[in-house]
Amino acid sequence: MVAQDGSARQSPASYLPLYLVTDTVLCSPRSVPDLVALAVEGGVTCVQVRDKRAGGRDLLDLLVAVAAAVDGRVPVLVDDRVDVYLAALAGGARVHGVHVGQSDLPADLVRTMVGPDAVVGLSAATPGQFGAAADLPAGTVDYLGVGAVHATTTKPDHPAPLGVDGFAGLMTSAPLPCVAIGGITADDVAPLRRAGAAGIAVVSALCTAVDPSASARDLLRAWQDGRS
Ligand SMILES: Cc1ncc(COP(=O)(O)OP(=O)(O)O)c(N)n1
Ligand SMILES: Cc1ncsc1CCOP(=O)(O)O
Ligand SMILES: [Mg+2]
Repeated sequence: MVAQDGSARQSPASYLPLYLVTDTVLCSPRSVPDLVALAVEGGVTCVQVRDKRAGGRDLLDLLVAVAAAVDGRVPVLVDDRVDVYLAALAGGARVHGVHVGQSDLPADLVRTMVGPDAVVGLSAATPGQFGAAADLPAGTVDYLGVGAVHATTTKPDHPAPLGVDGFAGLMTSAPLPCVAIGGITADDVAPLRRAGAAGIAVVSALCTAVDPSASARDLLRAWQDGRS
C-alpha cells in the first residue's frame, strides 16, 4: 500500500488495534516465534520484538525468526534498536520498523536513519511529551505508545500509572494515533477505545496466555465491541 506522502507505510489505524509486544521470559516455555504465530492466528495486528536482556546478535536472530513466523501478515517492529532493524532488513527479513522511547535515539534522527517506508513509534506519557511529538515534522513518527495505563511488573521502570481516566485526559491533546500500554486486560479495552485509543498494546495478556490465539480473539472482540 502507498500512503499519501508517497511512502509504503500503512495507516496506523490498520495495525494498532491489537499490538503484541513480546517478552522472551514471559513466553517461556514457548519460543517467542511460536507464541507470535499463535497470537497472529488469533488476530494480533502488529508485533514488536522486545527483549531487554538480548545483545544485538541475539535480538537480530530473534527478530528474523519472528518475521519468518509472521510471514508478512502484520507489521513486525523491534524495540529500541534501530541498528537491529536495519540489519534485519539488510538480511532480507520482512521487518517494518522500530519503537523508541524518550531515552532512546531521538525520533527525528531515527526517521532519517530508517527512511520514509519504515514505521517509527515513540513512547509518550505526559502533556510535555505530547507537545514535543506535535512539534516534530509531519511523517517523523507514525504513532505514540502511551502508558503505563496501569502499574505492571513487565516494565519495572515504567512512568507513573495514568489510569484509564488519565489516559483519557491525555487523548484530548493527542497529536498522533495512540496505542495504550501497561497492565491492560480485556476489561480495559472498551473504555480505552472510547477514550480515543487507536489500539491496545499488551505483553503479559498474550505472552503468558494458556491459549494465545483464544486470548487474542477475546481482546480483538472486546476492541470491536468497544466501538462507541
Ligand atoms: C507500543 C509501545 N509503547 C511503549 C513502549 C515503551 O517503550 P520505552 O519507553 O522505550 O520502554 P522500553 O520498552 O524500551 O522498556 C513500547 N516498547 N511499545
Ligand atoms: C513496554 C511497556 N511500556 C509501558 S508499560 C510496558 C509493559 C506492558 O506489559 P504488560 O502488558 O504485561 O503490562
Ligand atoms: Mg525503549
